[in-house]
Amino acid sequence: MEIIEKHASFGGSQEVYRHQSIALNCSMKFSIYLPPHDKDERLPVLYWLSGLTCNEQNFITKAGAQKYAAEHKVIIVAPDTSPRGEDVPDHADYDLGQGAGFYVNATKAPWSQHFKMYDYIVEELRNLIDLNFPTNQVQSIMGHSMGGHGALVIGLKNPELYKSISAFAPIVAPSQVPWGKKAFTHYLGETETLWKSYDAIELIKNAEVHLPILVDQGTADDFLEEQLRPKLLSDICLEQEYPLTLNLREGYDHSYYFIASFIEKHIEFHSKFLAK
Ligand SMILES: N[C@@H](CCC(=O)N[C@@H](CSC=O)C(=O)NCC(=O)O)C(=O)O
Repeated sequence: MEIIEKHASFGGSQEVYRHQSIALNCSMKFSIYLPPHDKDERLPVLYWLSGLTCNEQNFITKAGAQKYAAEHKVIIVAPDTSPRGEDVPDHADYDLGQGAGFYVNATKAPWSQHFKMYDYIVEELRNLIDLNFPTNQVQSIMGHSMGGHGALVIGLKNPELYKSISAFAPIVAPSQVPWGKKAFTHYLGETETLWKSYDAIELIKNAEVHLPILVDQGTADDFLEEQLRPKLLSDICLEQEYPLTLNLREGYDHSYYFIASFIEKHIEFHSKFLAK
């Protein structure tokens, strides 16, 4: 692992690292914000999963999260959204291939050689962070859009690993919307059970353990009706008595201006559960 950026920020340090990933079979970058802390102090970790076309930079340069992470003494890790490189398959469309890993383990060629973002986030990156940084091995997860889908699915599938889940404008039902159907067809083929295993709506239907979920959704989001469909999430949570707070934010769109407006609330939300 090598450090490629380090910036003082709100008394802590915003850093970016490069490492060789075994799960993804390529070189990867991730960003990590380390809040100010005492020498022997161990801190909880909040994972941020970004959306389509993003890499490890979007969140750290646009969300304005460092101030709140410093105040709440939480480490924030933001990985890239897919494997990358000349040897990694790609596609001309922005919603498939590099920059569009969808946080699944691909089973179909040519994607299956590298596109194992689920294993990368849940196992490899988490272990790498715990080994190399001052964590207390307590973590929560959040994300945006495709990354909101990733945070929901990863949290719901691993309630023993994460304390809480939150998302901005998540794709809540990838099996039912164009972005998800396209990605799942390419990465997973036509196997219905595999699709269901990466679909938050399906996972909530069968959830035995309930984690607190917070979702913020802008009402002026261009992707709202076709790709995101938050009502599917609120309906299933109501039916299953699953704890969800869904805030509809009047006039906000899909951008990082929206995320920056409410990131403080999300960090505050997770901090309560990370401290327990
Ligand atoms: N057609 C657009 C789509 C890309 C886009 O809007 N990406 C969002 C996430 S969408 C769902 O996962 C994003 O976070 N963009 C990066 C940013 O910094 O705003 C396009 O190609 O522009």
